[in-house]
Amino acid sequence: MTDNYRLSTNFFAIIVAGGSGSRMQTDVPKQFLLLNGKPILQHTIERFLAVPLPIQVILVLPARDQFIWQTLCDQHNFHPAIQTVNGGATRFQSVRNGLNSIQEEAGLVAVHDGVRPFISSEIIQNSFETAARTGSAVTCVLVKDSVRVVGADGVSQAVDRNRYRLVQTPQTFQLDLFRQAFQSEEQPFFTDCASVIEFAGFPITLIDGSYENIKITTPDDLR
Ligand SMILES: Nc1ccn([C@@H]2O[C@H](COP(=O)(O)OP(=O)(O)OP(=O)(O)O)[C@@H](O)[C@H]2O)c(=O)n1
Ligand SMILES: C[C@](O)(CO)[C@H](O)COP(=O)(O)O
Repeated sequence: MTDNYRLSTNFFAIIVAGGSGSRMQTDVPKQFLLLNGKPILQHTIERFLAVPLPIQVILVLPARDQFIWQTLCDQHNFHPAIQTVNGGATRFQSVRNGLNSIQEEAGLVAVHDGVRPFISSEIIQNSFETAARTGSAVTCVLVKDSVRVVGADGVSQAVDRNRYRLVQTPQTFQLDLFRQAFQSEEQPFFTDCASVIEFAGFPITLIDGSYENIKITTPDDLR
């Protein structure tokens, strides 16, 4: 496709870091843990700021964590020109808070987990380019292990793993359809933005992610 969309649209990235990290079981929220001497969240933000597109970054953090984040930024001399908004009780609500801070009518919005610090510039650019073309771009990888489904009776059965994908972020969308989808009432099965978009009746385009693009969820992931 041509590069015209690069000149004619607004680019936003909502980086969600509003969770409590209960599965990580650390006193400090996992997004603030140090990785190679820098907070995980700083690595993630730097990846987006390094992309050669004029991306406006919106960081979503719980109100209680704003002070600790500012302190960490001072310690690491990291003062990016980004907007920070308060998180919500769930990921859906955190994304919606980030979305509500966008004033522009049109554009492309990427949503990325603050705890996926190994995202590449190539995937971020591909997600914007694909969403410009099709409306959505949801990053995913093929399943490498064998997969079984377990029934209510505890009996398991092999399934065809080629029919499944493991979903990552970024998940990138045209702003108008993203706004429409986030007017839906929150549902318990909204585990990501793609499920919100799908619930609203919009199609999902999958793009290739990477096995490096892990979500730091449990202590094993840090190692
Ligand atoms: N209310 C919430 C919950 C989650 N997130 C963000 O969504 C991403 C993916 O969520 P997850 O890994 O589950 O993070 P936590 O909710 O912090 O972890 P846990 O589920 O173990 O408590 C994280 O970057 C997290 O900060 C968020 O912004 N607001
Ligand atoms: C958005 C996500 O990272 C895509 O894989 C995932 O759904 C987040 O799930 P979590 O239970 O909030 O970690």
